[in-house]
Amino acid sequence: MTPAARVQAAIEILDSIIEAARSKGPPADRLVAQWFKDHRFAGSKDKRAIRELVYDAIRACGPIPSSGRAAMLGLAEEQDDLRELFSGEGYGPAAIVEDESVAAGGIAPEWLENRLIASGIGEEEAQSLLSRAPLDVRVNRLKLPDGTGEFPEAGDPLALPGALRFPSGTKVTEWEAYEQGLIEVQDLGSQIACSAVGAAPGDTVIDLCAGAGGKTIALAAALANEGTLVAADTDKRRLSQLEPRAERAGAQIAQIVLLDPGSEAEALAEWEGKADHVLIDAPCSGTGTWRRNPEARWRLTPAELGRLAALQARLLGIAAPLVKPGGHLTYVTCSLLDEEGKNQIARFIADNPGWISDRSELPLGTPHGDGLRLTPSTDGTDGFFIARLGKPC
Ligand SMILES: C[S@@+](CC[C@H](N)C(=O)[O-])C[C@H]1O[C@@H](n2cnc3c(N)ncnc32)[C@H](O)[C@@H]1O
Repeated sequence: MTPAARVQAAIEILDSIIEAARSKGPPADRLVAQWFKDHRFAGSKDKRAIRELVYDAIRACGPIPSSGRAAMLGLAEEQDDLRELFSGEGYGPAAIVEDESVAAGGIAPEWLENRLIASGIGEEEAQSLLSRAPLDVRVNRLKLPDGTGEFPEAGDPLALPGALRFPSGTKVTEWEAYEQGLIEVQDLGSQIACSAVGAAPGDTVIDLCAGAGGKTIALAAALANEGTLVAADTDKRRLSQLEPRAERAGAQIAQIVLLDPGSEAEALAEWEGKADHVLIDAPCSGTGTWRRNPEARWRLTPAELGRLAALQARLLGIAAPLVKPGGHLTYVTCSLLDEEGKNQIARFIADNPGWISDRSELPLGTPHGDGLRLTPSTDGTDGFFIARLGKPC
């Protein structure tokens, strides 16, 4: 494909991404993959270039653009050589006409930018949310107890023992070490969230929002497969991915519990007052993961944010009775919005006398309210809010 034809392809894909963002359709990565499937003539270099154009254009537009072409013209404002490809020749995009619609730049839609500012996220931190994420790996101590191993590439050691960083795009999932469960792909921020729980062998731990088990299997490693580990979630499809993943990682102790939305407490009644640790890896807006899903900025609405905040508060209410006196509740969101982090925990502490903030010693993060915040610019991780709360004895 010619460079101009690649631009036109990216514009078509962006059109479908914009439409999907408006109608709650499939995520961008699935739409990109679908386009490649439907256009087999695109070679591997074409695919790489088209994917890059698509994601660069998404990052360049704060609010949702009116069209893929407007998004690409927005990107072209930053890249002169891209403008020159709008020549109308061959399979390339039509020539630019006067007063054509060009998508606005910025970090996010205005309402969302304002919420970030209100949450104390400065310009540099906000910009870093749109940078490219590296690829982090956790060495699985269930299989490599000293946290080290020989891998096809060395990787850079990170602040947490057993955490390694590779350039984005490194195909670690094709390595034998991955097949054998010696390593897991997990952002350093997510690894730090698991470490914040402070689980030790023999403990009873409930992972209340286990999903596909990214944190569950890290917790199994922290427990050295000794103790009780409950992996609960309301999403059957996600939980179904946990079992094979746990098996590959040798995480033998995870007990999977499918919850019914609205009657979660009943399904977990046998653990009431018994857990040393409960982890709530709460469903959230994902503002801290825009490095990976930049089009998520276009999908979030104030109403959806309100729904998530209400669910998070409800999950705190479900989790608290499960914790034994003197035990801990760790609340995590991959969001930097205070309504999903700092404010939730301030309200919980105000409503539950005796509970205190009891932070673990962590290698990264900045205190924020009763918790800790991780950001791409300060910590080199996805954005997270992490709070660890101690229940009165
Ligand atoms: C951030 S994701 C969890 C990711 C997972 N812990 C991991 O590390 O891979 C949030 C999860 O909360 C689950 N969830 C939503 N509502 C829930 C509820 N009422 N009770 C338990 N889990 C819920 C979602 O299905 C989703 O899997």
